[in-house]
Amino acid sequence: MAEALNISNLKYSYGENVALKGVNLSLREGEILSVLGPNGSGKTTLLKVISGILHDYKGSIKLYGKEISRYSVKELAKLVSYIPQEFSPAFDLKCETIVLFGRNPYVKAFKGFVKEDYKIVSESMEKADILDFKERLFRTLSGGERQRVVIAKAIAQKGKLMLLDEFTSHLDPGHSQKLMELVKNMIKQEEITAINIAHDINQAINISDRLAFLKAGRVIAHGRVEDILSVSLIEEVYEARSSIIENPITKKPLVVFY
Ligand SMILES: Nc1ncnc2c1ncn2[C@@H]1O[C@H](COP(=O)(O)OP(=O)(O)OP(=O)(O)O)[C@@H](O)[C@H]1O
Repeated sequence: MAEALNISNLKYSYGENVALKGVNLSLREGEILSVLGPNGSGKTTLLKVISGILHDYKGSIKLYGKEISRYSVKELAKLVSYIPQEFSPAFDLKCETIVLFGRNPYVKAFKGFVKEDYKIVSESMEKADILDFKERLFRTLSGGERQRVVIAKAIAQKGKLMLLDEFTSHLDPGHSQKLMELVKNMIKQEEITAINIAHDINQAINISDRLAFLKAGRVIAHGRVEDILSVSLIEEVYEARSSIIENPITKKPLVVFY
């Protein structure tokens, strides 16, 4: 698989506050990378810089071989979809309208949405299992249902890189796991590359090809789950004691904090 993303010596500051201090990361097409790290380590900043929400970074972010600052806003919007913890539109909108937002980068001047856009919206809502919500007002849905609408919007956008920012953090364990499974299957089926910000290390282990640990704006470990995970790394990242055992069901590593 070709390289989707290559980040080299990435630095980003909010005024005096240096949030990213020289981040290096790479990701192949079709892979899921989970980024973990303590509060304030720079995870959300990293996603916002990659998605083009934050500009004026230093260093290099190559997406499919081209520096992201050289993509137009529209080109980047077609390639990258960003899924936040919580999406709260300013107006009272129907779910279908929100999913239709995913088609914005494809609208041609003076033409508006065309039949094809509505067809893609229906297909995307079907994939996210929310066709029944088409006419419902977004604000009337539960947290988990809302996140499904946001996922459908990302599917409709047909981006190649999906950025997930703790997108299940407001959900109970059952809904969180179901949504994670849905997204993981969708990523693999549609050959999307994904970066997932996570606090739940065991959930990250279950869905990811690779992990990256950020601390104070630097990547302190990055690689395949089985190659990098260790008790000493967990202690360095979280300053917490843990034991790593084999998950009896999945046979993957299971981190137990104590
Ligand atoms: N808009 C902002 N203005 C100034 N400083 C900011 C801003 N947003 C974030 N920061 C700072 O940048 C650093 C990294 O924040 P960021 O939100 O990227 O961390 P995070 O790892 O995503 O944290 P969390 O796990 O708590 O969500 C923190 O020190 C934070 O205070």
